[in-house]
Amino acid sequence: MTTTADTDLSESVEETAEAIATMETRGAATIADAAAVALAEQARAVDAADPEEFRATMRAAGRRLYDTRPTAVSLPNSLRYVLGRMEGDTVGQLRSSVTTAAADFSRRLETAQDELGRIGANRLRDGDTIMTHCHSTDALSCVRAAVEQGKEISAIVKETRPRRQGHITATELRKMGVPVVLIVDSAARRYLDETDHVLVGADAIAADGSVINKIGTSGLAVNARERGVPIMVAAQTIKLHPDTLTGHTVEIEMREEEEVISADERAELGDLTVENPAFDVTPPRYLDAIVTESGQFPPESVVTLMRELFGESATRPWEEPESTDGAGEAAEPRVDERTEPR
Ligand SMILES: O=C(COP(=O)(O)O)[C@H](O)[C@H](O)COP(=O)(O)O
Repeated sequence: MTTTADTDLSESVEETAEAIATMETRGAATIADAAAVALAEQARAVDAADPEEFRATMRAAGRRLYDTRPTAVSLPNSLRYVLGRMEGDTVGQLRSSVTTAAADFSRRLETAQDELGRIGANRLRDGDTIMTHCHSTDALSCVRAAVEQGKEISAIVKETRPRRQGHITATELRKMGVPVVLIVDSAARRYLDETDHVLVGADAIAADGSVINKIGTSGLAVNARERGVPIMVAAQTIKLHPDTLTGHTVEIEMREEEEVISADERAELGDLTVENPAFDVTPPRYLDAIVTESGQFPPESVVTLMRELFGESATRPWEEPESTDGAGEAAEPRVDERTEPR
């Protein structure tokens, strides 16, 4: 394993960061796992003269990964888990603490997904038609478990513009033997009449129970509530956003206009602005349940679980030790008002 000359960061960290930024690696759980693996490879690759240099390089690797995509909190939670367990008096001890923590994180991720799948499957009945949005491995875990329980499930899969992650979902569901009807996003309300359960994942869950997920989730949830169709969010606890306990907002990623429109189409349309927000915020009142590996929760009570897991403040071990922020400031949890659906 080599390290890049300029930054001392391993190729693995650079490649993982690039893959996350370009969405070659995407989806909150997959991003979190990739970050943990990259940190372990960085720990193995770093040729540090002393423990302080090792720690500084690992912090830099954490920062590089952290800066890739702002919304999925599983990424900082993964960095927090691995770098928060970095300990020892020698480079060897530090290295081994990081690689052990990273392996532990990946294992927990897999177990958590299986556990939440079994819990989520209990909400689905034999013969149910689900509607999905985007591609969520947590949501698919619920369908997989339901199918394994012998339930017949069929799916209406939203295409999910602009990146069409619905195609990945459709492919995965077909592998499970689930019949799929693929629809464009704007057809969702029409097909809610044929839907028994809406099932989505999450990139982040705020302390007030708001769910941040792929753009279009909030509109789907509002329509589902109006039609009386229950909506479940499948999300491991690494999707809980501890900063929202102390009043911080969740940043919504704005992506390039090229994902929405080709350069030729853009030129034809002339002088206008194209905006491409990647995520939106669904307020808790439109959601029926958040299903985690620790059980299912009404959205408003997820704050209890968040406090249990993270305390009142979250550390930022990828920053210099003296620059941790916000510790102990109790404030009303909220999400960025700019991100509320209108
Ligand atoms: O919104 C997305 C992915 O957005 P993008 O394609 O922009 O990354 C998914 O619903 C969540 O990340 C949950 O996925 P998972 O359950 O796999 O963590």
